[in-house]
Amino acid sequence: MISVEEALQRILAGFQPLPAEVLPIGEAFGRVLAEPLVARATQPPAAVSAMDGYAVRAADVAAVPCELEVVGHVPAGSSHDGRLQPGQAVRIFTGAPLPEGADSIVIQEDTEALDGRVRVLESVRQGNYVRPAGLDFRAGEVGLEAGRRLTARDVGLAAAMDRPWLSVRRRPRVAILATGDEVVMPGEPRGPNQIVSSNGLSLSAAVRACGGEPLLLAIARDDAASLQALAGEARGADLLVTTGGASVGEHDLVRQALGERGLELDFWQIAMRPGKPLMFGRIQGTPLLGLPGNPVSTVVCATLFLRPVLERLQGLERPPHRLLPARLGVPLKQNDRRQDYLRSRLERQPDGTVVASPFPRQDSSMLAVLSQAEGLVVRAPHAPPAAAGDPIAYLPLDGDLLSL
Ligand SMILES: Nc1nc2c(c(=O)[nH]1)N[C@H]1C(S)=C(S)[C@@H](COP(=O)(O)OP(=O)(O)OC[C@H]3O[C@@H](n4cnc5c(N)ncnc54)[C@H](O)[C@@H]3O)O[C@H]1N2
Ligand code: MOO
Repeated sequence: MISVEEALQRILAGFQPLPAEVLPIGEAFGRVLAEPLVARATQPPAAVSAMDGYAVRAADVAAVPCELEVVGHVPAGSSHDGRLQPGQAVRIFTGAPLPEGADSIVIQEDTEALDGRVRVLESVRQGNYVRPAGLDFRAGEVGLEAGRRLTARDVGLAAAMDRPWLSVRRRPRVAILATGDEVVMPGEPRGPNQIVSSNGLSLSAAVRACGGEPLLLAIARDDAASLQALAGEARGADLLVTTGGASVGEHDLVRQALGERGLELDFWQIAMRPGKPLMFGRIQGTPLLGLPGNPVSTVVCATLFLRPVLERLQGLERPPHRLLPARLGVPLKQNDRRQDYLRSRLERQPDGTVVASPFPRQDSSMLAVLSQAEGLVVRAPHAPPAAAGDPIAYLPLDGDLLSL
């Protein structure tokens, strides 16, 4: 059995960022930029007012109250012709360009409108409520770097930069193949010894959450012909993910059946719990990630291995496993030779410390516990017994795109 770290390295070595495609900005949310995005506009394009009020020369309102002649009216989208002279003001609104000669804004709450004149009640510092040209960004500047997944905020910035088309990475296409005579799709009639298949659907959701496009194939029966036929439908995908049939039982067919169709195995089995029978290889040119059938094992392996693959395919460069520090909420026994990923509750103390408490039962069939878990406490192989309060590292499960 190889370590989690080695498995991840060997898996990631098989992937490069996908080619870019050009999308209208309205469709680019959640995509990863393939090129740095340069602004084609300066924002604001000229000095503008940040408030509704009067454009003035600060020197004219140094002593208040005072009266100024109102010589113009400028809503956003228009401008004032001519230069402001001493003793003059221009009625102005938020976003309108500052008239030539003016240097400050008096907000309307600090004035009284008179007929053709305005009484100013408060003096202002030069530049008061003026947004200088280029305050936000200037044409030619890089506003967003390549390799960034576009948030809603980024989409707004790209739009303001006047970039209607964006070059982004193609979405990774991931074929998903669940296996087993005992599983049927939700809603289908169930025989007496059958259960509902959850893995295909949790994996599809995980692929989507990571920015990929899932192709959920039909469930393969536990026979070689069924597996081989359905695996053939993954042609053209960037990755085939199987779930189930990965272990040592004679009904655990994936290696054997796909071996007959040219599966070249890179590795099988890692020192990890849950997820021991994980496999990685390539079948007829398509990378294959074989996940164990236990529902929790499948999801934990998706977090640890599928997600970094999808990130690499999209050109996202970030550390694959972001571990955070915490204190244990309960004691733990000595670990065996597999690295543990314990489904845990997290609690933040008033001093900011996070206390992570692994659930008492960690069976890899328990989806309800997985769903309640907020983090996975990571325990190294052969970790010694640990007491409540001991420092520990955990992998957060929420607060990110892939909220498992
Ligand atoms: N003698 C041994 N037995 C097992 C070992 C071992 O090392 N020696 N490993 C165990 C571990 S660890 C795991 S994990 C499982 C993985 O086995 P498989 O990948 O072969 O998965 P299956 O046997 O097909 O199924 C396991 C379990 O999961 C349920 N399952 C399968 N597919 C789905 C699905 N789509 N949705 C929901 N549930 C699913 C299935 O009914 C089984 O209960 O092997 C251990 N055994
Ligand atoms: O590795 Mo298995 O995933 O412990 O249940």
